[in-house]
Amino acid sequence: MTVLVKICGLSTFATLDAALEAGADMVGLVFFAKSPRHLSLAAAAELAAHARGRARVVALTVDADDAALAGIVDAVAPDVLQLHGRESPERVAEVRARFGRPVIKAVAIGGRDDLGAVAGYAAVADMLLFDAKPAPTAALPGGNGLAFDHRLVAGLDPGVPVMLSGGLDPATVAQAIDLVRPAAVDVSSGVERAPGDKDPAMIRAFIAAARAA
Ligand SMILES: O=C(O)c1ccccc1NCC(=O)[C@H](O)[C@H](O)COP(=O)(O)O
Repeated sequence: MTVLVKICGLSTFATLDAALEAGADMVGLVFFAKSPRHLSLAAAAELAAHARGRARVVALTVDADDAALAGIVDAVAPDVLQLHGRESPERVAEVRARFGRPVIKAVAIGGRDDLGAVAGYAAVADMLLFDAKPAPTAALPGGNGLAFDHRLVAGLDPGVPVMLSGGLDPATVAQAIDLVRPAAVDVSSGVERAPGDKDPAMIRAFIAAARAA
């Protein structure tokens, strides 16, 4: 089984090139003003143009309204939209239909109770991203380098492909893949020297470890 790899929160050509040259399947661009990985539309458009055709370009938003999404779609032309906020299943379906792109919906997992939301999102999204549930006081709903108990989702088949994320890094990704058997893995903090500062060597190591799993 080949596991797809997404490197999220890229913001420079050097780190984007590291991801592309190492064979990343998806590259994530963050549109969330509070994030250290937030990009302007102009910067994101240049990075997306550089990646186009080499990896799928994923635009990550948090509870974005139609105007914000339209601005991103027009300027950046992402292949995929990742919804990482509290979007309801109805909103996910609406975004998918309105913008005509596949949607990855992030589902925050902190305990068994959170699995109750999975079926509703699986009915409307193209892929589910299982991420750690942040603390209620956290500034960011994702990209916190926080892991969750992967046993909660091991063997779970929601009927759409699963992307595993949350605190993964080059040292832990293989074991997580062995346990959960996801279609894809996603990383941000685990390939950074500091929030928003990606390390090309860590990106290469993460992709190699995921490929070897
Ligand atoms: O990266 C951000 O700054 C961010 C901001 C707002 C919502 C989501 C965000 N990131 C999500 C991701 O990078 C990943 O999809 C996932 O949460 C894994 O992140 P990490 O635990 O840092 O590897």
